[in-house]
Amino acid sequence: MKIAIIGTGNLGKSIAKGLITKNAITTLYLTKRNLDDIQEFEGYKNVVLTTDNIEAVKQSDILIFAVQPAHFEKILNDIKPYLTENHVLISTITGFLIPKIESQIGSDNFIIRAMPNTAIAVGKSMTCICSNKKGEKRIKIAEAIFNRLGHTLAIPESQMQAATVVCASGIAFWMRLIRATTQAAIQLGFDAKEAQELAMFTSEGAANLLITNGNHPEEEIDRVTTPQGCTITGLNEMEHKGLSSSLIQGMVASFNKINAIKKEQI
Ligand SMILES: NC(=O)C1=CN([C@@H]2O[C@H](COP(=O)(O)OP(=O)(O)OC[C@H]3O[C@@H](n4cnc5c(N)ncnc54)[C@H](OP(=O)(O)O)[C@@H]3O)[C@@H](O)[C@H]2O)C=CC1
Ligand SMILES: O=C(O)[C@@H]1CCC=N1
Repeated sequence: MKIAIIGTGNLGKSIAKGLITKNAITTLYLTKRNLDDIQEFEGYKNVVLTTDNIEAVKQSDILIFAVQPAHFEKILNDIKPYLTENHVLISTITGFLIPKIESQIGSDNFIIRAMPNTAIAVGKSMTCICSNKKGEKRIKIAEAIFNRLGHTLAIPESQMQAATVVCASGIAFWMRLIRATTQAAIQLGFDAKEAQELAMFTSEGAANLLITNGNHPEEEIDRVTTPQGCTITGLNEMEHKGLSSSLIQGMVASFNKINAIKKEQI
């Protein structure tokens, strides 16, 4: 696949790492105005670093856009004359709706919105995708790319904001949970490195139990909570202090913020 990433920042670099590691490219164009901080990709076979978005568009079939929302409109206008009927446009840009993209370049292109997360760098992204009418014919291509780099779910565009909070911001939320359990493990006597090892692999095990068995979390919790034991004592104390409630409220606040940003962009 001839892929271009337009805007190789935090997310773009993560996508590039995933694509290169999983050998999912024929050619990969990485664009950015200042190339200094993507020098790590220099020297990879078939990877080209450039400041020239138009050259990247001309040389690629799949265009993945990963710029900040404020930069997207100008880039679309710049590349518009060079778009062909074969290009598949994949936007990862938060709050930039398909109708707005179509208002810039028309509805004759295959337009897909994807919401991956930075775990795409290690092939473990939960990525939600949706498309315009025309893009329905190419959504399988997007699914194939993102399935190679993790797990994919097709959703209506109306759920994209929520997906951003749950999956993209979700990486940061889970990092905080892992950090907090690491801090607790240190207080309980492990050194910092061991504490993080215990926290990381325990959280990986918990997620994998659900992924493999397809159970509800409470079913797995029931298997751990010995009556009058230490687990239920800890869990109940966490709930008295508002663990579930604070997570839910945090994610709703994040969702409210994303909707406010979307309103500014329309
Ligand atoms: N970070 C994340 O985890 C996620 C981010 N997103 C979305 O992805 C998008 C990118 O986010 P993120 O990677 O964090 O942002 P960054 O600011 O890290 O990356 C954006 C990159 O775009 C480059 N850029 C700006 N203007 C141009 C241009 N004209 N041509 C080419 N490149 C350009 C910038 O580099 P330079 O200034 O050198 O050009 C910068 O490195 C956002 O819309 C965000 O909402 C979605 C899901 C997850
Ligand atoms: O924090 C943000 O607004 C962006 C969208 C999801 C991840 N980063």
